[in-house]
Amino acid sequence: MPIIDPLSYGQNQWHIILSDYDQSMRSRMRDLVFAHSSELTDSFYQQMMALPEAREFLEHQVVNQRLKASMILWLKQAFSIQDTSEIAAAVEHQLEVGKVHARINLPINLVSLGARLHKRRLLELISNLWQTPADWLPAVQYLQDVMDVSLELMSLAYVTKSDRKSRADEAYRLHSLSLNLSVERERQRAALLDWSHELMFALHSGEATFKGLSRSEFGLWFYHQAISVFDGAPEINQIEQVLQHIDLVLLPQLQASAQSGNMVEKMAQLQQEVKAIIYFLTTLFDRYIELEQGRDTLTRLLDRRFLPAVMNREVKLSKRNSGVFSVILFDIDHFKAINDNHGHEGGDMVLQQVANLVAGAVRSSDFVFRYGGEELLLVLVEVSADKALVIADKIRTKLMNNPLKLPGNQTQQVTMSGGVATFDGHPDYEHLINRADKALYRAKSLGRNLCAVAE
Ligand SMILES: Nc1nc2c(ncn2[C@@H]2O[C@H](COP(=O)(O)OP(=O)(O)OP(=O)(O)O)[C@@H](O)[C@H]2O)c(=O)[nH]1
Repeated sequence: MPIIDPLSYGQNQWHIILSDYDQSMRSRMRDLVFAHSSELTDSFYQQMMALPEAREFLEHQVVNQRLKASMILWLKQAFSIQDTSEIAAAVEHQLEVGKVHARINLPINLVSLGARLHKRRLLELISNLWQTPADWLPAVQYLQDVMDVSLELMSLAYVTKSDRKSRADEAYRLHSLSLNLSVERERQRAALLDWSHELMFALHSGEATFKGLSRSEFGLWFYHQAISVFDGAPEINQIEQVLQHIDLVLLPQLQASAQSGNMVEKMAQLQQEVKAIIYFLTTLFDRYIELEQGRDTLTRLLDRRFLPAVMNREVKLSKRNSGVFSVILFDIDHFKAINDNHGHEGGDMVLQQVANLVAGAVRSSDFVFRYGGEELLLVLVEVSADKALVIADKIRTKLMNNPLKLPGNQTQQVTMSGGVATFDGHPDYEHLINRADKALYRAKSLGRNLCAVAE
């Protein structure tokens, strides 16, 4: 972890630059950058888009639209600092850019490459503007210093942010181990057996298509949770191998043998493989002890600090598999009035019951976070926009139809509003949550007790 404070370090560096270079040269450089900032940005964008590694981060429409504007702003700001009073805001902006890069896991080499492309073009422009090397040397040194300090600050913010993020990732992994493992083990064993019974039924009744194991509740849990929770455990690979064998080899064979009416042998093999998964699963769970930590103490929901770990993984999985996932941001309606009428204790009771109801209404592969005081954030893996709205409305209606307990044996109908947003390819997960937040705001302003979808 860096031992320096990025903000004061950055300010010091900028003070040195201002005192080292002559004011009139600095203002000529500012004019030069202002005159060419669009051209510099266009050529940067074009060259970066030629790199597949960079395209992944740049091709989203919103990034495309905003990147150019923010790149122009960044360039102008870096070269327009003429007075010490302008330093603080500029440094904060550079640190902010570094944090965004870290949040979306932008490889640091791409940032350096971007700076190099700008430097190269600016050097050409400098040599055209100043006649002799003696004249343009200070401008070149100034260019070098401005770009280097900006890059340094962005990297400093990046390292600090990534360091926090990897600690949160690790904490999330540890936290996940603290789930009630014996309950989860039984739940997953049951999900696995349910899938195999459904399959047997489908085969016997001559159904033409059936769901593969990786698409079942067990499969979704395995790919979205178990792989990270039990990261590095040998049973994970063993389960995945059997799972893939079932889906890719055994199921097509079973389908073929169903047509010829001779499924006995393949059925027996399937039973054996399901048993093998259960065996690996049991061994896996039994190796981990239950640690009660990492949950929000009031609601027992996931703590918000694990959000970056979960969201970044879902973004990565969706991008890799051209898949999709959705988030729902729920906010209890008129919660302040509940606190006012029934005391904080009453408010807490309501929060706990709402959390239980919501957590019990989603699949084991989904995530439920306590996002704020009376806000819950649901991350629904592999759920598209239309389905997410149906789920959000189902949960909202369930709450509306189940009066909650309050102190003194009272009950009360409680409602909540929801904002639904579906992953649209943007690499920064906060973009998705912001969209859900805006939709929630709309649901509130339309009268509450309803769910709205992000635009
Ligand atoms: N009891 C309790 N109250 C909390 C907790 N966290 C936040 N709150 C309260 O939740 C209330 C939220 O109120 P507002 O943001 O005004 O919203 P609201 O009354 O729910 O109204 P709308 O959201 O507009 O429907 C505040 O009074 C907070 O003090 C908590 O953990 N327990």
